[in-house]
Amino acid sequence: MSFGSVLEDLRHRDKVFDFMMPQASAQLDVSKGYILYLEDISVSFDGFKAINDLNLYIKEGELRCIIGPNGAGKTTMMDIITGKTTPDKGSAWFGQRLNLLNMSEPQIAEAGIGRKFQKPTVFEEHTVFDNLELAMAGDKQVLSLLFAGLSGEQKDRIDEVMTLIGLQDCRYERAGSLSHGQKQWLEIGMLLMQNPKLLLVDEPVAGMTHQEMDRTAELLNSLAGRHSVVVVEHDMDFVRSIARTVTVLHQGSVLMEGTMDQIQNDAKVKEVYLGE
Ligand SMILES: Nc1ncnc2c1ncn2[C@@H]1O[C@H](COP(=O)(O)OP(=O)(O)OP(=O)(O)O)[C@@H](O)[C@H]1O
Repeated sequence: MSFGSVLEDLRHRDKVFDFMMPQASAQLDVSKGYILYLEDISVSFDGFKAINDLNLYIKEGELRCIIGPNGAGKTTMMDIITGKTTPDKGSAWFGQRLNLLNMSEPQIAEAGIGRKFQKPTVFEEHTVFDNLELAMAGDKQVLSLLFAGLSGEQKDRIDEVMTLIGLQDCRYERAGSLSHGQKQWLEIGMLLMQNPKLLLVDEPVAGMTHQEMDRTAELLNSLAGRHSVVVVEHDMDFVRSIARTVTVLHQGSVLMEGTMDQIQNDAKVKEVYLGE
C-alpha cells in the first residue's frame, strides 16, 4: 500500500475515519449476560412516532434477526443504538455500565459497537489485505503503520479475519474486482478488525446469489458467540437459515419475538406483516 494512495483515499473518503476507531473499551460489563438493553424508547419525527415504547434486549453472543415491514423503525432503532439519533425518551445501555444516550457516535464505536450498512464501502483501489490493514489502524496509528510496517501479531490477525470471511485466496486482489458478495464479506472483515462486541448488520444479503447467501449465513453464524450480532433483513429464507430468535417490529414497537416457526404461524404477524 503506498503512502500517496492512502492519503488520496483519506482525502476523498470520510468513511475511513469510521474504520479507525480504537478497540473495544474495557468498561463493557456483560456480567448479567446481556449486551444491549433498550427500554421504553420513543422518538418522533415531525410528530410521527417512528419508535414507540420500544423494548429490546440482546444477550451476549446471540445472533438476533430483526424483521418488519417498510417504515417499522428498524433503521431508526439502529441509529439510536449507534448514537446517530437521540430518542425523546427511554434508556439505552451497552452492558450494565455504558449509557449509550450519554455517548457520542465515535465513543459508541470505540466502546465496541460496529455497524455495517447495506451498501459495501470498501476501498476499491486497494487490495483485500490493505483494506483489512487500514481497518485495523487506529486514527493515530495509520501513519506509523505505513512507515513501520505490521507486527507479526497484526499480520496474523489480518490472516485470521481473511480466512474467517473466506477471502484468503484473494488477498492481493483489488477490492474493486471482487463480487458483490465478496465485498460485503470484506466489509464485515473490516468491522471485525476493530474487534467489536456488538455488530449491527443491515440487509447483508440484498443482491447476493444463493451461494453467497449460504456463505453469509455461515459467516454470521460463526461470529455469534464471540460477538453479539443483530441483523436487519427482509429475506425470510435467509432469516430462517440463521436466526434462533426473530424480533418483529411494527409501528416502532416489538410486535412479537420468537422462533421463525412461531412468528410465521402467529395471527398478528400474518395480519400486519405478511398481509394475510
Ligand atoms: N429523519 C427522519 N425524518 C422524518 N421521518 C423519518 C426520519 N427517519 C425515519 N423517518 C420515518 O420513520 C419511520 C421509520 O423509518 P425507518 O427507516 O426506521 O423504518 P425501517 O423499518 O428501517 O424501514 P425500511 O425497511 O423501509 O428500511 C418511517 O415512516 C420513516 O419515514
